[in-house]
Amino acid sequence: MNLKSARHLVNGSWHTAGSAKDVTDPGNGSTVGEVAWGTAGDATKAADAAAEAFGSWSRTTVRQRADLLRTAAELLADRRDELAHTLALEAGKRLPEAQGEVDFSVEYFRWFAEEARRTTGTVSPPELQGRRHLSTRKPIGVALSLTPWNFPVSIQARKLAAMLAAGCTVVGRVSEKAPLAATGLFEVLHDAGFPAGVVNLVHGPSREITAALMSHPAVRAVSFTGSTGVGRQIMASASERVVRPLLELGGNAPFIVFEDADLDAAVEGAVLGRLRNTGQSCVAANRFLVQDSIAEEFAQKLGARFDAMSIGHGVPDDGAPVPDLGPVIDADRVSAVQALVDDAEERGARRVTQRTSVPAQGSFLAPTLLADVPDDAPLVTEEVFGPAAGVVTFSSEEEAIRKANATEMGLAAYVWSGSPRRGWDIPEQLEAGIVGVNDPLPSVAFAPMGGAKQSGLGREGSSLGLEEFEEVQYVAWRP
Ligand SMILES: NC(=O)C1=CN([C@@H]2O[C@H](COP(=O)(O)OP(=O)(O)OC[C@H]3O[C@@H](n4cnc5c(N)ncnc54)[C@H](O)[C@@H]3O)[C@@H](O)[C@H]2O)C=CC1
Ligand SMILES: O=C(O)[C@H](O)CS(=O)(=O)O
Repeated sequence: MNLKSARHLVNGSWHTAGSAKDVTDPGNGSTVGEVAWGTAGDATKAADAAAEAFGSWSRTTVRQRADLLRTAAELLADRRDELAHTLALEAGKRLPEAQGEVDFSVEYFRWFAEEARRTTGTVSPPELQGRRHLSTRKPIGVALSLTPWNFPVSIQARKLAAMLAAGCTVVGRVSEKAPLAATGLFEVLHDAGFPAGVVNLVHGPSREITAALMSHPAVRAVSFTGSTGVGRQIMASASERVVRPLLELGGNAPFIVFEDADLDAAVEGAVLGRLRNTGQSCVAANRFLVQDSIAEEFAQKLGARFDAMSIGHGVPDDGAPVPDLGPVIDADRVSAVQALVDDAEERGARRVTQRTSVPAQGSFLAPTLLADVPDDAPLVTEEVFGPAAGVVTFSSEEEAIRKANATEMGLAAYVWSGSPRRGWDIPEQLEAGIVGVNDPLPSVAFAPMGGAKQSGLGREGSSLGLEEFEEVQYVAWRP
């Protein structure tokens, strides 16, 4: 595999472009590789290839598609360590987390290899003699797979596997901040034997490339993962030609801790929930809502865990242990998170963590926890997308629910309680698409992943993820 150069894949051939951009390692600023920097013309060629291949690919049998997806899963698993190493370098991930992301990607191909064969329809009983009423599910057409930098491989995998299982042909575009391993995923699909034109990938300026793809007459669905702001733009663009928009957008997950929770388990869950991927996850615990009777004990325990974490490059030199926390994606992310922390302190929040030292080189932040955060502080009203969080208190269940829902986002939420009743009652009242009850990492390939409110439209994974790329056709038949 060539994991140093993120090239275009168009109609079964790999291409560079007139120019290229460097891909840098957030942990030390070194160059990891380069990404072809294409144009609208490259995007149109990719969509043309997908359109050309759609006729034959959409008529393959579900067994043929399932077999190819299973081959892709096996090939991806074979290349896991090589892909994960590149992913860790370009995205600033801890190596075990990069390996976990590739493993998770394999699960999506395994899952949709099975789901491909469960595309069923209906036969309705006739109300008039001599009539038959049938419905079947067919691939919607050419689908676009547009993804961010924080989980560049698994977010592509959950889209590509479903699209291909449904019988769609695909054009992908990945964030230029971490394009190398994601391109390696497309190389796996190419090498697995997907026919020319079925899977295409184009790199270049996001607005120009996306505009060219969205305006192509063969494009019928767009699956986008990224910020809510860009998601709104994608949705507006999709309305021009009534393209089906599937949007996995921003989050602001409340991490609610009741006084009847196992406090030590909640603290460990909070470490994972906030700091996985250095906090750069849309489903991350974004704010801590803690019952007032245990709030200070929770904050002190969590703050001590944050201060004790080792920080460093996610792929350490030979023999050195992998640090507990890696860098964030770039200096802009460092500034954005630091600004939220500084603003909260100016509003009267109290710093719980003490450590501020980080490695001198690279885009690092010390994990930071603040207490007594005002309800209107952007640290808790906005998506942090980094290793910082605020603690807000509540007295009653009603207040916890009200504060949890007081955001336009509704992707994930977390409830920590020893009460089975709360474990059932509280999620029912939360405006979130995904709820973890005493579980900080709920994501699996077979569950529906997606958000409520302004966190998105549609679901990925599960059987629902396949239906998003299918059209239902009804046939009224007089045999
Ligand atoms: N709901 C979910 O599953 C996820 C949501 N996200 C959200 O994404 C954000 C972080 O990822 P980013 O890559 O910074 O998001 P982003 O929205 O800036 O970029 C996402 C993708 O869109 C491209 N893009 C940026 N501006 C564009 C435009 N005007 N037109 C077309 N394409 C454009 C980027 O190059 C990238 O490939 C966070 O807000 C996070 O919550 C990230 C991962 C998963
Ligand atoms: O973007 C993300 O944060 C990930 O998609 C979350 S998960 O599905 O890997 O948990």
